[in-house]
Amino acid sequence: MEYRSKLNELRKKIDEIDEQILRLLNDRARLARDVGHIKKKHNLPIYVPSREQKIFDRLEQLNREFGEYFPTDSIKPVFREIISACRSTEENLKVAYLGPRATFTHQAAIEHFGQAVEYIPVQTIKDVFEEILKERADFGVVPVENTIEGIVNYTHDLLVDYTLKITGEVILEISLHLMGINPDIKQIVRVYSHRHALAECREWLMKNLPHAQLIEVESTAKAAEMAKDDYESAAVAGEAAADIYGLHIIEKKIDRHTQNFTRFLIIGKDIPPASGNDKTTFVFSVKNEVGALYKTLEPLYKHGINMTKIESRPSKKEAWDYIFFTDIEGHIEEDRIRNALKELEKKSPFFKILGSYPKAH
Ligand SMILES: C=C(O[C@@H]1C=C(C(=O)O)C=C[C@H]1O)C(=O)O
Repeated sequence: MEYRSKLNELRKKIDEIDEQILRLLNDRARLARDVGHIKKKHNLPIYVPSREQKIFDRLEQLNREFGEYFPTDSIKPVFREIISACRSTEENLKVAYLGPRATFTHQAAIEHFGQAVEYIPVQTIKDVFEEILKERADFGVVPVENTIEGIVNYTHDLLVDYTLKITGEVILEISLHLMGINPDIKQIVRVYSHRHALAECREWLMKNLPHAQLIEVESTAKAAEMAKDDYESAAVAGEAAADIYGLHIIEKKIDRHTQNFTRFLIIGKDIPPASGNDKTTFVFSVKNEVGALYKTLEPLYKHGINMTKIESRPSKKEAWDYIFFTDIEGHIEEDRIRNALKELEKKSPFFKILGSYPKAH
C-alpha cells in the first residue's frame, strides 16, 4: 500500500506544477495582449513569424541544457499552441487553405499557425489566393511540391500572376495511418482512401487486411468522414483526419517504405522581417543567347550567396521560353541579397521576388 501514498504525493506535486504553468500562461497571455496594443497603435503586423521562430529555437536549445526530461521534439508543438492562443488575444487571424478539413494542407496550416486561428477551407488553390486578395483571409496555405509527385504547377503559376508573397514554408512528412472508430482490426471489412494513398499502402493492406474491400474516394479527408460512423470501416488518411473525425489510429504509418514529404507555402500580403535563418524565392527569365542562364546567375556567385534550388517552367508567353523559380539562402533585408538581386534583375527580361521567409526545419 505504500506505493499508493507515494503515487498520491507525486500526483499532488504534478497538480501544483500544472497550477503554476496555468498561472504563467495567463501572465504570458496578458503580456502578449499588451504587445498587441502597442502594435495596433503603431500599425505594426500582429503576427510576426520571425519572432515565433526565434522563440522555438531558443527554447529547444534551452531544453537541451535542461537535460531533456521533457522531449525536445515536443517543444515546438506545445509552444506553437501557447503562442497561437496568446496571439488570438491580440487578433483573430484568418487562414484559408486548400480544403476540405483534415487534408494534409490543413495539417500543415495547423502545424504553422496552431489551433487558435480561424480556418477557412476552400476548394481550389486559386481560391486560397483570392481569399487573401479579397481580404477575407490574412494568410493562405497551399501545397507546392512533393517528393513523389513533383512540383504543383498551379501554385507556381499563381505565384507569378498574383502580387501576394510567400511568408513561410512547412515541410510535412506524409504519413498514412489506418484509422477507424473501432480499434479492432479483425472487424474491419472496408477500407476507404484516395487512390494514391491506397497504392502507397497496398503492401501492408494485402498482408494485414487481405479480405477487406478497398474503396477509392476523392480525398483522404473524405475517407475519414466515410469511416466515422461505421464500425466495420477504416480509412487510410493523415493524422489531422483522425483528430478531426474522432477516429482511433489503428496502425501508424502503413505506407512504410515511402520517403513521402510535401512542402507547403504560407502566402500573405507582405514580406515578414528577417528571422536570421531565412530563404528568398524569386523568379526570372533569361535572354535568348549563349550562356544566358550562367551570366544571369553570376551575381549570386559574386556576392557569395548559396542557391538551394532552381526549377524551370514554361513562361506560357512564347513557345520554348522558360522562367526559373529560384531559392537562395538569406533575406531581402540583407544588403548582399538586395544588391545581388538588383544586379540579377538588370540582366533579366522578367524578374519578380516571391518572398523572404523563415526556413522550415
Ligand atoms: C506577442 C507577440 O505577438 C505574436 C505572438 C507571439 C507570442 O505569443 O510569443 C509572438 C509573435 C507574434 O506573432 C510579439 O510580437 O511578441
